[in-house]
Amino acid sequence: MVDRKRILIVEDEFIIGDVLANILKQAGYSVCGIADSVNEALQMLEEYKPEFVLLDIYLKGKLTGIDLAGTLTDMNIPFIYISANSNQKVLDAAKMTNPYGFVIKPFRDKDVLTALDIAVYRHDNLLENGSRQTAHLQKKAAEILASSQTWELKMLQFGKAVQPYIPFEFLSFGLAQDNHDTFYELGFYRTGYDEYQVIGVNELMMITSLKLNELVRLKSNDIKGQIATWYDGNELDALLQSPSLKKVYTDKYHLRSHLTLPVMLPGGRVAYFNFYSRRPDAYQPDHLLLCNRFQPVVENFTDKMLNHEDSPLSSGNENYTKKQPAVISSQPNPFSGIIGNSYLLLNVFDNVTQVARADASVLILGESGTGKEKIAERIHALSLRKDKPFIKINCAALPTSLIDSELFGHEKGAFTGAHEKKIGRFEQAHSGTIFLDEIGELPLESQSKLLRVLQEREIERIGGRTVIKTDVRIIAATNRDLTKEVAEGRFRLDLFYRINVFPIVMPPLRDRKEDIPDLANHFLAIYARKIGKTVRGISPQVLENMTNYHWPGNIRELENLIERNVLLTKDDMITNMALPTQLEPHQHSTSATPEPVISTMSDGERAHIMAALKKCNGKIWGEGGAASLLNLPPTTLNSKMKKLGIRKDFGA
Ligand SMILES: Nc1ncnc2c1ncn2[C@@H]1O[C@H](COP(=O)(O)OP(=O)(O)OP(=O)(O)O)[C@@H](O)[C@H]1O
Repeated sequence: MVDRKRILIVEDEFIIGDVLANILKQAGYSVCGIADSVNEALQMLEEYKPEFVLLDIYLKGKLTGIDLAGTLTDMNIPFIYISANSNQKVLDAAKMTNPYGFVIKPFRDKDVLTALDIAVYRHDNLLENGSRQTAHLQKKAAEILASSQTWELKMLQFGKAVQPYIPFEFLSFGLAQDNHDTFYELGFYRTGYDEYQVIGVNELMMITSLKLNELVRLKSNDIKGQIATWYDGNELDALLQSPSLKKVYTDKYHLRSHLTLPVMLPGGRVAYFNFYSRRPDAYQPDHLLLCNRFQPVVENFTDKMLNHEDSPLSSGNENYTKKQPAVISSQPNPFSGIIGNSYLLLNVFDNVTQVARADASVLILGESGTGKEKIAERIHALSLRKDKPFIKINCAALPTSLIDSELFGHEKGAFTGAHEKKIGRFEQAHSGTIFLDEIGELPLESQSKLLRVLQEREIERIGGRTVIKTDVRIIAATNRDLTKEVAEGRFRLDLFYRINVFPIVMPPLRDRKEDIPDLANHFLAIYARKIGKTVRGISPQVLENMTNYHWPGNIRELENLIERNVLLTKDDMITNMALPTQLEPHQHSTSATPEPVISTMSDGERAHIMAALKKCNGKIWGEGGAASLLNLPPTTLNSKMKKLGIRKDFGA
């Protein structure tokens, strides 16, 4: 049963406010007030400290619910909009404020209570909410300060402790450049999951071919803000019109967004933690909120570090020189075997690290073959449940009639053919993790049952009379756009909210092309060993073609292609590789003489399957389905489609 909250209603129509209050009270919530304007709401927030707010958009007075939303976010009070407004612009503006839900007027009691139930659940389960995050960082900072590492390693450890909350590919720490005697700046450039290049002054001079006095001059051009600020791609471009040290970093490391966190120190000195990312939209208002929360911890840490015995910043004029080796990495890497160090993949690793031990439900989104299952396994392996079962079920590979019995089990004689009692996957996964792959394919009826398991944490075997308690962590994955599925009535909204507690998006391979050569060589080594051939490598031209290809089937497609080519090659080097035809492999190729494209066996197979799917309107199972047309068992067709990167809606 959910903890009943103290709720403030902000609504200018008296009758609606009253109706809402009654609905809430009858459901056991406590209503601490009904405000009809933003000003009155602000007073009531102060007075009653509500735990939740139901918020209308248009209110008495000039200010709207959208204006109030920012204050609620600052106060860490979750809110749901209740509005009749259908103006798209207004709805978009409301959406930008990150509400916990949206109920459209006129509403039924059930709508309000379900939205609230989901919102309360989400808020309570929100990972590492404010105080936990700060407490966590504080604990880390104390551990780092008490450790016997060098000064710069401590700075790096602190940056790494902040990384899950404020991501970066480059972090620089330094004192504001207010005179020309000293230059204190230390950079950390992320090169792998837990690998950083330390950039001290000497490295900086080497990398930039600039002299110290030039760096000093550039740094004095950097904006010296007094409060934490973030810049997205466009803002950063505008900020860096003229030469500065920040511009040197962004040009050198291809950084596209930036967040600066100034730290006020005793004696009026100002230090900066400058975070940079390659994503143009890496920083959001939430990060500023975090900066505010973290401020005392960061100030305390920085102050202690400045007075640290080997601090280069406390000892007068000495410019900072790095003492550590150039690359710092702490082994072992929990993501070994997952190849790639593009910033998009590193971002996924950060998310996994953050969520793994939190026990929250995780939804992994991404196209087919992007590594969703691999990531699910890693979340389990890094969780406190790691020694308990990890049970995987592919919701798409089961005929509808068998899904419930597979998930929840059945008693002997429960239905024709149920000769034996069957323990379902949920029961098997007890105290461990269940991975519901392709959850978007789950029929609506099974979705309701799944929802019940998530809410009540208990299951019933088909034909069974007893309720069985389960303690299972859910990781779900889908290549569908679930919000679209919800909009089109194929996926339950309440289930979507339950599983969408912590979404992780797997980037498609075409968005992380820099990982392609490493992946190709990784699979080459695996298949050469498996097949027993000596294949030394892949020619640069082939690698370039691969990098320019679109990879609709993502890593699975790349893996299959390498396997086939290892099998086919007669040389010890792969110098020629036919890429599938239909997707303009040389679209962006810089190659002067494009390689002739040879259609492969799987091209024919793919075309054949796609034609069958088209004929059957995408239906795979049962009468009139593509499987029977092709004379294949549906499960075989399904796995062939996966292998060839064909989606259920038969696009590729
Ligand atoms: N980063 C990676 N490094 C090495 N191998 C990978 C990586 N990502 C995925 N793979 C391999 O690619 C194949 C496809 O990955 P996986 O099955 O995890 O994808 P998926 O997104 O779950 O696909 P689907 O949606 O079709 O189920 C697997 O063989 C997996 O081991």
